[in-house]
Amino acid sequence: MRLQRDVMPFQIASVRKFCAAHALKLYDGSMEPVHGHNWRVQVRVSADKLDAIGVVMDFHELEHLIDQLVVPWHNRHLNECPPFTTELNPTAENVAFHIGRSLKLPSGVTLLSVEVWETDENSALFEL
Ligand SMILES: Nc1nc2c(c(=O)[nH]1)N=C([C@H](O)[C@H](O)COP(=O)(O)OP(=O)(O)OP(=O)(O)O)CN2
Ligand SMILES: [Zn+2]
Repeated sequence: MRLQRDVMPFQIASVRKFCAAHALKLYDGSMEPVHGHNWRVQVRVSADKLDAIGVVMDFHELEHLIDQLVVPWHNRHLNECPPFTTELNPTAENVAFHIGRSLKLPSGVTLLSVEVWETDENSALFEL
């Protein structure tokens, strides 16, 4: 008997990396010193069923969709790149949020989460 699940049975994830500087606006309105990170982004998506060839979506298509967002940030200063110029503070949380809200996934594929590492030790998770 199939268990009642509120999660889709199939998930895939892709990881993309980019290098970028940022500087957070702090609680007192000051800016932290500009510094760089080797950022790591993991996007996890799901589907209720596999497509005609047995995939949720092609890994390379998911990689391409992520790259459309992060490649323009590569070797740049995030504070000079939309949406971090005015709308969002360039925190790891907001990097994950912006990627999550911007991805245009194929029909039948649902975003589960975006996790962003700014260092090997620290990551932020945007999860739906
Ligand atoms: N929840 C979050 N906390 C912090 C973020 C963030 O995006 N989300 N970002 C920062 C700083 O931008 C920075 O990355 C951390 O600076 P620091 O504490 O100096 O750590 P670094 O790895 O850059 O340098 P160290 O070698 O560890 O000193 C802070 N918090
Ligand atoms: Zn930082």
